[in-house]
Amino acid sequence: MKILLLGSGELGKEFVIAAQRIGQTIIAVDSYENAPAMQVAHDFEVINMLDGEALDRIVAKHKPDFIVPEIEAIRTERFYDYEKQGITVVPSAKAANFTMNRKAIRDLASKELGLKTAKYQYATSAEELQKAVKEVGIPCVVKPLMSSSGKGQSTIKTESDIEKAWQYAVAGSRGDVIEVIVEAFVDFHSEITLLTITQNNNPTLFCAPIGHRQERGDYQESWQPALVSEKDLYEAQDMAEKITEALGGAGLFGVEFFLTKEGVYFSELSPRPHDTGMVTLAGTQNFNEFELHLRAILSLPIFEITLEKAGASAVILASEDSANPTFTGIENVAALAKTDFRIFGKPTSRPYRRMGVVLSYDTLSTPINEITERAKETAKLITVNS
Ligand SMILES: Nc1ncnc2c1ncn2[C@@H]1O[C@H](COP(=O)(O)OP(=O)(O)OP(=O)(O)O)[C@@H](O)[C@H]1O
Ligand SMILES: NCC(=O)N[C@@H]1O[C@H](COP(=O)([O-])[O-])[C@@H](O)[C@H]1O
Ligand SMILES: [Mg+2]
Repeated sequence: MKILLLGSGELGKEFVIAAQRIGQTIIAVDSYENAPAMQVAHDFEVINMLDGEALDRIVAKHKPDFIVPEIEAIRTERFYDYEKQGITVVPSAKAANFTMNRKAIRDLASKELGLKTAKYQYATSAEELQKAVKEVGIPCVVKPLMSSSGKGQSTIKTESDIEKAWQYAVAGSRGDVIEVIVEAFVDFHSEITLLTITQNNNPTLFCAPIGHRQERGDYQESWQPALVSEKDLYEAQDMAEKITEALGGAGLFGVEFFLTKEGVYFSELSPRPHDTGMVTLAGTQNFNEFELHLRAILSLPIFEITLEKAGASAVILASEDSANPTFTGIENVAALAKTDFRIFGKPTSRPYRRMGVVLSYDTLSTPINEITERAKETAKLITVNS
């Protein structure tokens, strides 16, 4: 099969490797050359994926069987047409289109499906944001409708933060929409990603929950399995099943939840492998999240997902801008037992850019916080030099 991968970061790279292993053909696309997934694909294209005409051009040129989005900021409105042309958009044109913009997915979850979410409002100017904040209450979180990995996201703690939050959101917005969502701050005790796999002719499957810790809206460590009460897990699975069914198609989704004393809140979802799901690269499961996405897409039945080990991932971040980043300390990480790592091969660095990940694992009876602490300490052994 021919797969057009839209977005070629670290998640795409692992997906391509999984696809190469079972003989698929991949064209990797991104806005810059030598992106991680391009380094392992058959062919590549460099375009602005928000440009519908540029997308049309490469779809017509390559005539793929599948279009697999890897990021959110794509002119996803075009996907409905590609579906009509007989191309399978993964997991579906609707799923990619609804999750490109926080408004569509939040209204679907909250208004249409009745899932429990933080109280929220939208705003298209600093003045509207003032009103929205009054409505939602302080503290609250402001995010551009189009952004990911926490870009443009900030927390309002006092009224004087509102103007700053607006400016920051506008500057961090990825797409061409200048609008924000304001959400009441959810005082959660933990947050999880529930990897949910929908299949064409088989039932929906769930991976063991993944716990994670975020800073600046971006993940720092993730671990699997997360300790979640049976009641919370059931609630999360029920919500994940409802929303993935409403979005349609086959593939792996990363469904994010906040766990609180008052129960489980739906936060958002990615209709594709999730960054926190990189923990599955530690061999925690019989199939990692990229292999699961691929199998679901190709309608290869997934009989069961088994939890084999406990594991954790911790990010390796750059601290400076560089056109030629290099790494030191890798040999110290390599020397450790029950440890692995990935360096993504991003051609340039900037402050806080995720450049790699350290993976730790152990038996299922090992306390998960010990493994997570080990991953976190181990990641500090690697430095990104500019
Ligand atoms: N309403 C909220 N209350 C408390 N914390 C929040 C809220 N919204 C977001 N956060 C925190 O910020 C993190 C990032 O938020 P969110 O997942 O919405 O951003 P994102 O930019 O889509 O990130 P990604 O693309 O990496 O998933 C959350 O995982 C959570 O830790
Ligand atoms: N939370 C979403 C996420 O983690 N996405 C991953 O990060 C890449 C972009 O990285 P970059 O900003 O370093 O180019 C994306 O291509 C994807 O692999
Ligand atoms: Mg998120």
